[in-house]
Amino acid sequence: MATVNKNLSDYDINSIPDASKMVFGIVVSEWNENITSGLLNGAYNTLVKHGATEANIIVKNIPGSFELPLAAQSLLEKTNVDAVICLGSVIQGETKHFDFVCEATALGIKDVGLKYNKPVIFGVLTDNTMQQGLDRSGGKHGNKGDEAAITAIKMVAFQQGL
Ligand SMILES: Nc1c(NC[C@H](O)[C@H](O)[C@H](O)CO)[nH]c(=O)[nH]c1=O
Ligand SMILES: CC(=O)[C@@H](O)COP(=O)(O)O
Repeated sequence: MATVNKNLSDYDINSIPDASKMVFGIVVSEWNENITSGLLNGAYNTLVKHGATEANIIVKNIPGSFELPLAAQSLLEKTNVDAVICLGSVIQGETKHFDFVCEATALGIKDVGLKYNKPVIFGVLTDNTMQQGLDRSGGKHGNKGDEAAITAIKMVAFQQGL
């Protein structure tokens, strides 16, 4: 379903597991910081809303979305996080660079999650315009950061329940 038909911040608040004993990493791209800062606010505040403590949320700023998979892998190697939320904003420019950055970032995030058997969440916006990114990072279509945080909580609870 397209984002225009489903607000990214809409969810059943009563269906979300308690996150008070979960440990999260958040890696945030510095590209398009006006958008990624909104994603971070959404993700951080949603984790806290569902019980996560500030001591259990590790936030690291990363140069670009292409570096997010390595940043997530580094947190999984060096810390005790239960999940990593990857936040970025990739906006189409004049060339095919957008395609390469988006594909590498998406596949890299997927691969790290499978390699470490931990939830590594794809909270990366891949937009045609800056306005589309603004609309999806706390604007009229909600916040992809909220969605990423909810996904992280649900996946940690899923694994801990096995
Ligand atoms: N154009 C965008 C980039 N480009 C930078 C790459 O992510 C990477 O940092 C660089 O190629 C060096 O490895 N990154 C974004 O996150 N968003 C963009 O719109
Ligand atoms: C996603 C990108 O790397 C892109 O913003 C770079 O812009 P351009 O394709 O005009 O070089």
